[in-house]
Amino acid sequence: MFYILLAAVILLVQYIGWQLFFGPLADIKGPWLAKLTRIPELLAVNRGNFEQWNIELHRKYGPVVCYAPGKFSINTVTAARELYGSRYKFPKSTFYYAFGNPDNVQSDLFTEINPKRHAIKRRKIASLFSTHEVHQYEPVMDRETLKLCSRLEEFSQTGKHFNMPDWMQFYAFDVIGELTLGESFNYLGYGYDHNRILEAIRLTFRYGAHVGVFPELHPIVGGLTQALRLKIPFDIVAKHILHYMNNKRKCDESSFLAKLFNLKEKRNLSHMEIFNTVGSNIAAGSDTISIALSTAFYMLMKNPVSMARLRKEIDAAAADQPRDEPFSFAQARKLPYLQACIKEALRIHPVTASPFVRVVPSGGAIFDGVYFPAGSIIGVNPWTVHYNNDVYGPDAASFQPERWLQDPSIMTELEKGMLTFGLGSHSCLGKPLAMMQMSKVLSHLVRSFDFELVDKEQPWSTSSMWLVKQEYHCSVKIRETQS
Ligand code: HEM
Repeated sequence: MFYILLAAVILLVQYIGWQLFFGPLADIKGPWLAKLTRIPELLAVNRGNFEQWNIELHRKYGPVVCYAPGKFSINTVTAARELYGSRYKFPKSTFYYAFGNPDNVQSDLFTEINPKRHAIKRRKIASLFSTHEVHQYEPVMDRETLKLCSRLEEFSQTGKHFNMPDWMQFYAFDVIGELTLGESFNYLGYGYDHNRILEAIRLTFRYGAHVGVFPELHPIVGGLTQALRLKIPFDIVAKHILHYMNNKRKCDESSFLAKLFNLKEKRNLSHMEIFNTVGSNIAAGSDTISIALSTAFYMLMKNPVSMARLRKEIDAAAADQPRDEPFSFAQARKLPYLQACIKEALRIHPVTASPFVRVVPSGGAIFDGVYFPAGSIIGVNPWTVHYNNDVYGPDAASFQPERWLQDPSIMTELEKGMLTFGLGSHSCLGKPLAMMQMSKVLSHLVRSFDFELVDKEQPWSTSSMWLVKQEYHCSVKIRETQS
């Protein structure tokens, strides 16, 4: 027993010495406990403020920091472009496993970490997400926008306060439900999570964010769950999707699901791939948009000068537009200040909380002058780049849509730092859809309503579990003076 204990102590001392003093990466700065264990990372995830912790680490330790043994965060644009820009050179780390099935062969695009399999999967479905394709969903967005407006009109009449992010979530889920499955979830009608899908997705992200710190545990935890036949949160969503897949004849021809079935033979899409694409649309394409919209509204309420300038632009463009007709995307994308507000909202609150982690392949790699051996896990977190004063200037932490209206050469540099939709071979497929939806609904609501924060002094509260969700209450009034 004594010898076992002694051997354990020697191994421990060796490990500590290697990690803190003698190992090839011991010089990289970071909290000493983070160099030895994943506990600080887990605590930051569990507190729900990983992104703030990550920003703080860079303020304290510089552009390259160690935030867990073998894991490094870099906050520079050059590192981001190198890490994500070179096609599949740096594959995704096993962190992503934790968001999917423990059997990674059945993974979806987001959780697929094998570069070859990912490229094949992405090629099969990418065309469905092109700007041209998603234009067809404008009528769905308009219909749901008008439903949202009628709920806001009720709030205006009753004076009831409401949590804006909740209603943005109801709206975004109804849109994604209708365009993916051909039928809205009708959260706007119910006004609460009537089928518990929102809760199921929240718990799935919560599980992924925590277990993603220890991805090696996912097969065990996931396997145990399956062996014990325990219900996993995503089961609820899966049941819902399967219901639609099994009744495919009834599904609307213009829906994603119908289009996927039409591509089944041509692109050799399996039943599982169709299921996964529908599932990831619902999980990835709703909370994300609602968070981005909630940011835009909050920032505009906090910055009345920006709100007034946006209003002026929208009112001028809407002079001949019927009051109940949202702008087409073709109209909305031509409004420079609207686009600048959207971009700035996406910059100041980049939706996802963690670095997009990738693995250094054999031969190692150099980032910002530091050599990382094979197997190191490197990530760039959009929050740390977007709040980096060297990239976005001394006002990086403030909402300034005007920064996106500068000289084109300055804008090109600013664009390079924008990581909200990721970068490279794993970047967001839903970006065209998200930009269209945000442009249309934001312009219509700003045109139609006056929003006011209930507590102007108190900042919003945020909490992250991979996605950084917000909470704030506001009141709304129908605008009398709109065009
Ligand atoms: C404001 C809205 C959105 C934001 C900020 C966002 C953000 C992201 C980010 C950061 C990634 C890459 C993650 C990584 O590399 O780790 C991603 C991937 C993805 N997103 Fe989005 N997303 C948004 C909306 C959407 C929508 C509307 C859809 C679909 C309807 C969607 C579908 C996907 C898919 C399928 C992937 C995986 C792509 C791949 O790995 O090839 N997203 N998203």
